[in-house]
Amino acid sequence: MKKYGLYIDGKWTPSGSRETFDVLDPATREVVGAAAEATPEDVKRAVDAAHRAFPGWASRPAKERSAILHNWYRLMLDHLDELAEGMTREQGKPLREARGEVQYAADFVQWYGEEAKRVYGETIPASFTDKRIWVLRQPVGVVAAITPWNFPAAMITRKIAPALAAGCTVVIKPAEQTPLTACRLVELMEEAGFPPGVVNLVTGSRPEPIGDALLQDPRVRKLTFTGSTEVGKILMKKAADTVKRVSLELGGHAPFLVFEDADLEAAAAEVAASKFRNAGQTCVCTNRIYVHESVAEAFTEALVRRVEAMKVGYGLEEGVDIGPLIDEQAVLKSERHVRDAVEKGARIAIGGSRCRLSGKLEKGTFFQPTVLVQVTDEMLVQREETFGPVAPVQTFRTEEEAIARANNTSYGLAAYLFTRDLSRAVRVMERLEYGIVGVNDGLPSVAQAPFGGFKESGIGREGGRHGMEEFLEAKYVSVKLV
Ligand SMILES: NC(=O)c1ccc[n+]([C@@H]2O[C@H](COP(=O)([O-])OP(=O)(O)OC[C@H]3O[C@@H](n4cnc5c(N)ncnc54)[C@H](O)[C@@H]3O)[C@@H](O)[C@H]2O)c1
Ligand SMILES: O=C[C@H](O)CS(=O)(=O)O
Repeated sequence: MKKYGLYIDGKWTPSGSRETFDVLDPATREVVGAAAEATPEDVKRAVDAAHRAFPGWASRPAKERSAILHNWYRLMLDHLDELAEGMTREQGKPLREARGEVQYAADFVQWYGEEAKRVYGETIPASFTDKRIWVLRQPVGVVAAITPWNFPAAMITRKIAPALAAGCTVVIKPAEQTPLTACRLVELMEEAGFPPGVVNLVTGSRPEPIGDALLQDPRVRKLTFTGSTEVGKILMKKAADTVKRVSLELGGHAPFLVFEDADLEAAAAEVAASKFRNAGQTCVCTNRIYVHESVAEAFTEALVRRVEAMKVGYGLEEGVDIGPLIDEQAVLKSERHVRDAVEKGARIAIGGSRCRLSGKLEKGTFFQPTVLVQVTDEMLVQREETFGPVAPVQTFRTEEEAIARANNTSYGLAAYLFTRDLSRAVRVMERLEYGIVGVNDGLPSVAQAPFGGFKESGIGREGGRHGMEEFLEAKYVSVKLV
């Protein structure tokens, strides 16, 4: 069982309080490791280190920053199996998904290792012959990165790879449920050659005092947060006190529209992939399924067949499709959504209850993959992010109705539509109020594309060219020839 300290100024150190907290396997509730309980004073030490290291890292040749990022990329791939197993033990996702996440996380490091060398400035024609206009692109400074538990590796690299590539220094605060993956990633960063103070890691089971210490420090010039919309709003308000730049990747409530001309088997496959990835615990999971009334029965049968074939169990076991939810609160939320729906008239086509497994898994927080039919908009599952393996199916009659109902939410992260009619695909994807739209594709997320939401799903983009912009300032230089 691994016990980690904090990583500050290039050294692993215990917290000032010497306190630690245990990390539990959600499938067995066994202790799989421990991490340090950072104090506000520890956070200040981390910001001190990042602030001290910033000038040197920012002025380091981009080619050198790129090479160190590439070292980290290679080390992540060399340790892919170990990172994936550790992730399954602390987060619960099936090993196959964990391996996929480590690769996805490494893809961001590779992409931004390349982008580090492409931070271009510009010259602009001046209005006077004795003047010149230059625009420099400079790193924003010390970055605080606060990340969620559902993708313990990718949500870290998707933030700090572009930050480091741009020349920023970082202080990472991972989720209390999954600090061990973050610690292991930082060990590999140390091995990759990141200088002391460039990367700092503070962990804790009580996030608010750590967050407050980061947000109140004027030397932290950027907050990049991934998590719930509720917490994102809190942090955005606190960041305003020192006018920090913010990137917010928040909650989602994705609609999936299945039109009458869709390939129903293919649509069912993409809905299942989108809905049940990480046991429904992703921000871009399908949360609402709207099927044209003429094909609803056939589609639902195809979806139920796929769910019937899913195996619930321990993520390290071969062939498991659905691992545990992160904790008891998550199971209670799925139970609440199913109970509310049934009380308001929905029917359970398959699943609907928590799974009680035996042996070492008897304490695990498992929930059956579930399909609900006869769903209506009044149900909680149609308005709240379930973050669990519950798939509610509704019908629609017209394209207009489908678009209006899909957009009827304060969220705007991901949306999906299935049709073989190109004109319809263009009409609908242009009118969906979402930052990410999958057309016949339930799994759009890749490192080279901009990921982010409209409305209360967030601010800013992560991934691709856009992801670098979040960590760069444009400096306008006016030169008068004298
Ligand atoms: N848009 C995206 O890219 C994306 C990706 C993953 C998860 N999410 C969203 O995140 C949520 C699930 O993740 P979660 O449960 O970890 O979210 P959460 O908001 O509870 O926690 C996210 C992070 O914020 C920290 N935190 C919580 N309260 C804080 C406070 N008061 N001050 C400082 N830090 C605080 C947590 O410790 C954690 O590190 C879902 O809503 C999901 O949609 C969004
Ligand atoms: O849950 C949030 C992640 O951003 C999902 S994805 O792996 O990027 O699609």
